[in-house]
Amino acid sequence: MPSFTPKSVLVVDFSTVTTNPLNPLGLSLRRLIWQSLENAEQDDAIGSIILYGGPKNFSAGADLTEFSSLEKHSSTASTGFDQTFPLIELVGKIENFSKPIVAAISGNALGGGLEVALSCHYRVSTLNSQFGLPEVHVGVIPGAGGTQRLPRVVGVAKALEMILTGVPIDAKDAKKHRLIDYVVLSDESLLEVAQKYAEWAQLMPLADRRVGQQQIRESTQELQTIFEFAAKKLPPASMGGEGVRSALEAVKACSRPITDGSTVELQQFFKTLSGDQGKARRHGFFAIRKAQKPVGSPPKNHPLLQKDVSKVKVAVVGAGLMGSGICMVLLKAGFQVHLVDLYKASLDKGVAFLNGTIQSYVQRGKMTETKAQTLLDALRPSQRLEDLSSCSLVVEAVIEDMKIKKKIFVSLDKITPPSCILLSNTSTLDIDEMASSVSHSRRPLFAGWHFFSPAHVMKLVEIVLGDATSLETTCIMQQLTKRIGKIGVVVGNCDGFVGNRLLIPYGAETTLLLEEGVATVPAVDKAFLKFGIALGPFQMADLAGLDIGYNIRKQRGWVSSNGAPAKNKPSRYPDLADIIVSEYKRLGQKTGKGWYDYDESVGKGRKPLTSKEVDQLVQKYAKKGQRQFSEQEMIERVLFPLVNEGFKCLEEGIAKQPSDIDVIYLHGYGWPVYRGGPMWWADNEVGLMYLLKRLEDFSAQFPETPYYVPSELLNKCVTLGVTVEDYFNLGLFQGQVGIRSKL
Ligand SMILES: NC(=O)c1ccc[n+]([C@@H]2O[C@H](COP(=O)([O-])OP(=O)(O)OC[C@H]3O[C@@H](n4cnc5c(N)ncnc54)[C@H](O)[C@@H]3O)[C@@H](O)[C@H]2O)c1
Repeated sequence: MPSFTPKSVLVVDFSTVTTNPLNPLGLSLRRLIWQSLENAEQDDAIGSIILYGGPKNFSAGADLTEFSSLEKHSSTASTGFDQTFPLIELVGKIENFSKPIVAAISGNALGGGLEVALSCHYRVSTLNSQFGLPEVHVGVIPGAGGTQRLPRVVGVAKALEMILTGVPIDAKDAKKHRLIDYVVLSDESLLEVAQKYAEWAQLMPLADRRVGQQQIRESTQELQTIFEFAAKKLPPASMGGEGVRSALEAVKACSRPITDGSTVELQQFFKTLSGDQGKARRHGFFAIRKAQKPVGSPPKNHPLLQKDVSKVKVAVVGAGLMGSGICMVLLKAGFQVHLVDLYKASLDKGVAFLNGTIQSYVQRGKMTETKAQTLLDALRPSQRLEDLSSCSLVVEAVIEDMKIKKKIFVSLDKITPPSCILLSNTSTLDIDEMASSVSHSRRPLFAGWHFFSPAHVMKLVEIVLGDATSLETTCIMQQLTKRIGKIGVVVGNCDGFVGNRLLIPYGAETTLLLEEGVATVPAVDKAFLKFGIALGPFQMADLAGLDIGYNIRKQRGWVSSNGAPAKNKPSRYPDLADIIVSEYKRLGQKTGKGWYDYDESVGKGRKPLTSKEVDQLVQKYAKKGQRQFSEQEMIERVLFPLVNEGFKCLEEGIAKQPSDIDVIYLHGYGWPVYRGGPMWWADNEVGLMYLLKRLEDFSAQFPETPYYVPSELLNKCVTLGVTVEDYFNLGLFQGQVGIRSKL
């Protein structure tokens, strides 16, 4: 057999042109690949090429910051667009290149990154790599052949699953579906394996390896079944389905020649790029980055921010619903966690929850046995605050009672080291009043850390700054919140902070709809579900527990308590919400009855069933002059004051910027992502002029209801004819108030 001496292999290393470890496919990276290919074409000594993104990522996709300039070119969709070295042309150049190209993938190959890999002739990867087309999450669809090449490689059904859910697959799955030719073994080097492939490929025919020139495997009949099935599962276009429906249309074109299919894909890409839902989704994506932007640099080598925190002690006081969830999060982040509860039964319940949750991670393959044991070893249950003497951080999560909380902080002030950060998970109570229970020198280390239920699942955390909270503590908490995998939004101190403060009119008005309108509980929920809110307001209240809101109203002095009159009760007030708790003991799903009935035999006791008793109560407490409300009126009466309260939070410096409020509602309250958050919705769907007019109408109708009085900021935006987002972006907001004066 004649011996073969391979020509040299050119390695194109993405990390040479980008400092971003995600290797976004911005201009510099596209140019690098493009020009490397041009040079390799000319150089006869080069026989094949490896595209390599470094050890951390191949490429996590397009550079989203370029999208706004792409939007301007949406009209050129049919002819391509004016972008330098456009990705769609780059992938064609790679696929049709005269010499073999191997993608050497370590880490993420997502979006445009996977589209580049799919156009290569061979793909090898490490075991820890992820492959996906997550574009629907940022309001677009793949636009560089992903919807055409992926079905040809993994089959149409699998490709649809990946494209419509946007969920990536791991290397094992990718190998199983032939997306990857080879997964390197633990003792192999990715680049050495890629080198062998690249040399061997010099001998092999290239035509067979050009994915775009291959046929899809499914018959016409099979395709029809797959597409019909997929279409049935998608949400309607009006309920957030625009992006996935466009993606489906693009995939449907995959049985056509690649150039035709890619044209359909590009048209659908631009449709989603310029569509309202796509813009709202991208706003939500960038809003998280804006919210998480560090307000400064945390001190170097702070124990909480060390790489290895396995020796760092932290604590949670209160092992109830929230405390045990927060404990889970801190254990997963690698800390040693003391879990303290005054009552043995509550402590045992919290520990049982942690055991059960950790075991379920193991059973679902999300955690190894060894890791699970490490977590359990790091858990220190206790009934004594004295055990917290060497903690770097303590989160208080006991019942919502100021007196009890203050008492705990008085003790913690004495027990914990002077550098220990003290936090409260209170939902509504005054952080400054709580901070007043610790010595002056400790107050800069005091803040709120408001998780959402269930704390180990929900992504959002409000970082609540008191008057004395220092910038250093804020920086530490921002970084720590990110490290534990949560989205931290810095907010100011007031009743309910941002999230629960905006919920005050929401809770009151939904119940008042029952008393003032001819509406049933399911009818009100239906209006909000149609709007796109994840759970109807009454379903959500039942899930959280009606006693929680009731106790908060008691703390506010809205409900008479222990014989004391309800001194602060607003004159227009939904009594029914208190009555069903105090008189009818309907506490929500946990007691089998709340605004709905629940029956163990139906949906494991979680399915809301219309309640005759509640229907009768609604009739009994109906106010005079009841009338029918349209669904639109329901939405306006409830959500317009919620947005108005958002404006007031901005005005008072409780929220730093409008997009922070959107992040809070998107990730803490089930606001529909395709409506971008309440402030985005007001700016872009409702229109501020209409919002102002309707608030004025409601305010005239209900002069005793302060949350309908339009905020000054809203008035200013309408007078200037700008959105509230622009008002802040243009620097028109000058008030150095609240947290804005500190950050
Ligand atoms: N439940 C929610 O949805 C939610 C969401 C966000 C924040 N929060 C806030 O979190 C806190 C806890 O709420 P929860 O729902 O977990 O309540 P919970 O009743 O489930 O748990 C409270 C725990 O505190 C313990 N406790 C009471 N007094 C104590 C003391 N002196 N020392 C130590 N432990 C004591 C109780 O035994 C109980 O285990 C409250 O401030 C609440 O407002 C609740």
